[in-house]
Amino acid sequence: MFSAGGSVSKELAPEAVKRGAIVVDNTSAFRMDENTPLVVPEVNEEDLHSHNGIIANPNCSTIQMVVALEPLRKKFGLEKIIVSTYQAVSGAGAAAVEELEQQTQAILNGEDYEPKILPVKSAKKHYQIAFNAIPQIDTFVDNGFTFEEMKMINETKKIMHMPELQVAATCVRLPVGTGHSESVYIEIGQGGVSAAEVKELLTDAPGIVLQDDPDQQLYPMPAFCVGKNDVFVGRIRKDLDYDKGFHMWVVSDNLLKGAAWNSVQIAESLVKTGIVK
Ligand SMILES: NC(=O)C1=CN([C@@H]2O[C@H](COP(=O)(O)OP(=O)(O)OC[C@H]3O[C@@H](n4cnc5c(N)ncnc54)[C@H](OP(=O)(O)O)[C@@H]3O)[C@@H](O)[C@H]2O)C=CC1
Ligand SMILES: N[C@@H](CC(=O)OP(=O)(O)O)C(=O)O
Repeated sequence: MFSAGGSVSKELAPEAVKRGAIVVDNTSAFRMDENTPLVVPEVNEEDLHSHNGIIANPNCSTIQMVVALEPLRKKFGLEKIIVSTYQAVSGAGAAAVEELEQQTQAILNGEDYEPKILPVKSAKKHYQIAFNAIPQIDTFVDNGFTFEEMKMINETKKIMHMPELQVAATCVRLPVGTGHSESVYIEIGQGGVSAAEVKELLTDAPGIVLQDDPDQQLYPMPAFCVGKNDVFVGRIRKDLDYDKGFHMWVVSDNLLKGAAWNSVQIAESLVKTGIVK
């Protein structure tokens, strides 16, 4: 299992395969390689059978979204996704967590603290994350989207085997330690479906915990998802204008289901399916 950054994986994962290992890679190095399966076991476990030594673990924001949407895709079809993320600093590594903590203390003490890590360590400019929201995760690409946004777009299509799926993403970093949140708008392939039907479908879906009761103010929040493996879904509403449109709020521990736990699940699936004996 590799999780030390893309450049380390690019150099060393093929070498491990050459020496007989099967690699589960948590980085973005091989995700869009056409010979490398990109797997979320609740969605496309069967893709493991086509592996060539490396199995890629998807982007954290992508994983929790596809887990939440797969039951809907299966039952009603899926035509469009528009997602806005509210991502925790731990997605940017231990140094970013430290930056948030030290910066918050410094600001509360009325002291100066020079930002050095976020939004991206290698970037020309760095911004305060404490008491702020930064609409940049990873670097920008030529079309105005960031890499994080393009990962959500491209990886979702690959995992769901839907190159035609319309996906747009806006990824934002918040001063939250761990737990990514997402506001997801979808258009399903079928009209006449109620929010109650969507909730019922998600109640027993694999990997999902439904937390949706406005009367009880029950909805997912990152502070309460930390340390849990599931994807938490709530605030499910039917769009007021478009019959096939639905809104939902999806939260998960980005270090567990978004990274480590999904990698472990892939390894367990390799054994369960008999690919590794
Ligand atoms: N699926 C996903 O969405 C996610 C993927 N990731 C991937 O995981 C990588 C690591 O993320 P994260 O743990 O948050 O980052 P951190 O910066 O917090 O930690 C990086 C770790 O990698 C270790 N490391 C670096 N180079 C090597 C090497 N050559 N051999 C062995 N260990 C090495 C470091 O060890 P030391 O401290 O000793 O230098 C450190 O423990 C990311 O770069 C990303 O590619 C991360 C988060 C989510
Ligand atoms: N980019 C994610 C974490 C990450 O490392 O993603 P990826 O594995 O796609 O580079 C975040 O900052 O929250």
